[in-house]
Amino acid sequence: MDEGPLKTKLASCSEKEMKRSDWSISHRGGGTLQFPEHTHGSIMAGTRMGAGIQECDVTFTKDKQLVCRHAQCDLHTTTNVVAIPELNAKCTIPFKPASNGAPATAKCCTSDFTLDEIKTLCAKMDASNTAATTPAEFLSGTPGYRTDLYAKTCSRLLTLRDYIDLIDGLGLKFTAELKTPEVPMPFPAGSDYTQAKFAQQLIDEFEAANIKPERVWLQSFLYDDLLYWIKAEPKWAQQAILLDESADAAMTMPEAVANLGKYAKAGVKIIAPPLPYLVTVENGRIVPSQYALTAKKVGLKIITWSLERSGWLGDGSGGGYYYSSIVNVTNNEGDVYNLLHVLAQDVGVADGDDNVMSWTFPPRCMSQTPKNDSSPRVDCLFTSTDFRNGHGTSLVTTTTSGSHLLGLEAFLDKPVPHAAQRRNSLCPAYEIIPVQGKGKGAVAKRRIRRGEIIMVDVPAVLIAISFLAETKAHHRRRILKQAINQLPEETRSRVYSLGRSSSKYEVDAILGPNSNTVMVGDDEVHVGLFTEAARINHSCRPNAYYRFSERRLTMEVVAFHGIEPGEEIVMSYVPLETPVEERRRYLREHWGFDCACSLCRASESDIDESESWRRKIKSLKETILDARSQGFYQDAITMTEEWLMISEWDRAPPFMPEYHDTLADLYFLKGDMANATRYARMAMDGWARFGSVDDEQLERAGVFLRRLDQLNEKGR
Ligand SMILES: C[S@@+](CC[C@H](N)C(=O)[O-])C[C@H]1O[C@@H](n2cnc3c(N)ncnc32)[C@H](O)[C@@H]1O
Repeated sequence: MDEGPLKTKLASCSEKEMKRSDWSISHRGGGTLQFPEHTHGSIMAGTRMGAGIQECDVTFTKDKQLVCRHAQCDLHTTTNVVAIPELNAKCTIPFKPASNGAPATAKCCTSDFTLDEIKTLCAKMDASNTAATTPAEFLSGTPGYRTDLYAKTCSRLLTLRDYIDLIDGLGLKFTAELKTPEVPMPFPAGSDYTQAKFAQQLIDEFEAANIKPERVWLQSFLYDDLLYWIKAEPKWAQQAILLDESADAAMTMPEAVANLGKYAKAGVKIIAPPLPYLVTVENGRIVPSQYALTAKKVGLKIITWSLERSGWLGDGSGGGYYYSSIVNVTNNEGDVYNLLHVLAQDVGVADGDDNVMSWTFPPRCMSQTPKNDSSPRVDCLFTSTDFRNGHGTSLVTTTTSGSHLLGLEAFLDKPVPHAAQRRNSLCPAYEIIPVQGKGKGAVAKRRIRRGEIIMVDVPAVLIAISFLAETKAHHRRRILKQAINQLPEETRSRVYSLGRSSSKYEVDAILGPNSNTVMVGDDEVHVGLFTEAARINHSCRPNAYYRFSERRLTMEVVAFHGIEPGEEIVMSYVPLETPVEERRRYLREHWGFDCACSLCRASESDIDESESWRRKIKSLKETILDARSQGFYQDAITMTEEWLMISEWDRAPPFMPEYHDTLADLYFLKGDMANATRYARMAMDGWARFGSVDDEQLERAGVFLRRLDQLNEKGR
């Protein structure tokens, strides 16, 4: 690259971690310069290179299924189709060898085959050898600046739905080009599969996969497609892109520029011409072209394509088509950055709208083959440093859970501080200080009332238990270390300052004694590291408990009963009814300490008393469930009331809304609508009063109450 300020600036970043950006849009389905396009491998390569938006070029098969291909009729250069005789025979033009100076030819279209047939093909680098005399020879011809290294094994082609699921799982955004059909529409002639149907089908597939329009940029070269979307699907047209190569003959450029105003008036928001339309050279410098200036003037956003498709820039070719308007100043590989700089700074090429949060770094992914299940899964490390106003979080989980989590309110909202956080910032409820014999702990600074939310925390790291169980130890530790190190400075140092176990591996020593189990998505067990909540020590007579809200990804610590200033805030690491021996063993094995709390140290007779209480509660809960399942509702009600009495006796009452919920359910089953409604109302009030962020319970209680009200109404 030529010496200058841009080179100096770029060199200063050369050792920095690759960050993901919506400004980087991968063309033809991923990192396709060196990978067969529109394959799993090319999408993963694009992901590693930091593409925030990835493309699927959409075309259709003979049975009208949507698949990703850069052109409807490129199967002969992008797959091995001509080498499979029975499929070659179905091509629009089957392979014909070179002879007598005439080049080898073939033309194979997706519309020549059913989806099942297309699924048997292997993708290859886009090329052909026109001197070929055999189909096998025809498959070669990859240019020297590309490679066949990643085409040695068979990569299958992607359907649009495969692509959507993969990109969604990676937490990325989508751009889908409706490829101009190379067969007459409707297809087949006389059918109802019109161009408008094809344009609609594309949107329907995104909708069927529950993808929001804000994450998708539709594209087409056909102005009519844009007009169709604007009219029929205005939400999806908001960021639809009109691809414009109408000025490929120099004389048509004035007309192309003149048309920009018309497009904007019709409701097109984004225009995407090829690179040479946007720049020109003035006094030896690259500057925005008339086309770029006009597009901006009429209010169009600009996107462009094929920055890295031209092969070598310093080989005397001047970069070919994509550099044709700046050929005079294109003579070395670094000129790609000069062009990029002008596009970013002067032309003002747009990026994706950031109204949806995305991962800060390219997800780092690995395939796992579970021991007991034959279908492999992909686990990734996802980090968002923006999460919760810069607290940040790293998730190590499946692509499915990653995408599920990214869609949660926790990630979508501009976070409003929780009421408890606001209250605590005015008048802190606790402080983290050394506590005799336990390292550090949380101690009340003021009076805390029963049911008060004392602490609200979010995970620094959240890890799927399946990842922990099935990944080799050294690999697991490396990924987890990276998960911690990608967090923002402050959160990272809070993680490293947590109390540790005696494990010789730093990551194990931190995670072991400080993480909590939480459920995410489809009951996927995860382990979360909540750096503040991890300061709460264990007691067999707790005054607080944890409550996790998946929707907001928050861990709340709630007061079981009133707590006085100076009192330590403690919770039970084991279910309250666990018998003493089991409890001691569990705390030793899992948490690495000898339980010295009063109940573990108490005299034999005290232990006996407490033991019988715990046993009684345990068996009571089991019997309540049994009685319920066998239809003995009145017995279950009596036992539930007894459960309240005994637990209060031992100063550990059940959480009241939960207790009222249970009674409401039992009375309803018994057919006592008056009591069912009374308890359902109490449960509902309870969930609301405790300022529960666990809206799901509040919501469930509300739905139940409404159902009761409706039944009561009908009964009148
Ligand atoms: C979740 S951390 C609690 C915070 C920890 N004390 C600290 O300094 O960060 C759990 C660890 O705290 C210690 N711990 C918690 N409760 C304890 C107790 N009742 N008695 C002794 N150690 C306890 C144990 O070392 C345990 O592995």
